[in-house]
Amino acid sequence: MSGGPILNVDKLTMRFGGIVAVQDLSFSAERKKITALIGPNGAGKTTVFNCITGFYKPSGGAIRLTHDDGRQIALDRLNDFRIAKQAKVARTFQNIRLFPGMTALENLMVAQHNALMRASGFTFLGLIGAPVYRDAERHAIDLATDWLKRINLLDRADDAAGNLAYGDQRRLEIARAMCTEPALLCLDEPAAGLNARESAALSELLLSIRNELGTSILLIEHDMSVVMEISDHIAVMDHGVKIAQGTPREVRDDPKVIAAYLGTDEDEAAAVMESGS
Ligand SMILES: Nc1ncnc2c1ncn2[C@@H]1O[C@H](COP(=O)(O)OP(=O)(O)OP(=O)(O)O)[C@@H](O)[C@H]1O
Repeated sequence: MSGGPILNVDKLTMRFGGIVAVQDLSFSAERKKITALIGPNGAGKTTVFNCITGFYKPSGGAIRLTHDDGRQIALDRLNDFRIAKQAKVARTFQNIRLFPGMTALENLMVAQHNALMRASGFTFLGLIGAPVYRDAERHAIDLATDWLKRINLLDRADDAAGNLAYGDQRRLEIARAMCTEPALLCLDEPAAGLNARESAALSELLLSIRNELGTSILLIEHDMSVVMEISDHIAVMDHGVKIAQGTPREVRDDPKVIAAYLGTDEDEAAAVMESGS
């Protein structure tokens, strides 16, 4: 049983031609905690996410995931498919990427495609309705139903995902990621576009994922009210490097963070940070 961080990012560097988007970035995400990666626009946050989740191959550095049983996986050496399947890292994107024409329930079933394909012996056992496949299918439906309940969308199970309210789609997307039963859930700006009530529902959902399921969460977020309310630890980036880290309170009071956020206008920056207090 490993007690250390679930994710270690060590001297991560990512270059795009002459642009250094991320330089020598090191931080870790604690197990069963919520870690936020924040910073002004263009700081390099999404690039870090894309490296962690295998969409980009880092130019340098190492990214290590350590499972509960101590097994370590070098994420920087795997592609996105293997990171999702073997390392059990799930992610959402800045733009909602549900299947809009499929129902809410179907979106959650699709997320379990890998497990169902395995149980079907890659088709044949599924076609003949073998017990092993029927059990897996039952489990998949139960899990999807459980998540619809958790996000208060059970009564919308058969509605097209694209017809749901924006905040509901955001939470459905998180539920879909959770249906893969991830060890690490990576969320790219989950509060983007949400109103205050929807943001509060999102915070509640993420806290319940941490508290009730013990899933480790890494999130990028601009909405300081969400970040300051739910994060256990925050790493702050600016221009591709880490400029600060600590608890929400430590980060909020850090002059380097305030300056980075809103240039040198400290009063205005402090007001933004205070919006999360
Ligand atoms: N595929 C790419 N090719 C070239 N440059 C890129 C690429 N992706 C990102 N960049 C550059 O890397 C830098 C960091 O971008 P990134 O999107 O990671 O920042 P961010 O902190 O996520 O910003 P935001 O909060 O606005 O989403 C920017 O200068 C961006 O233009």
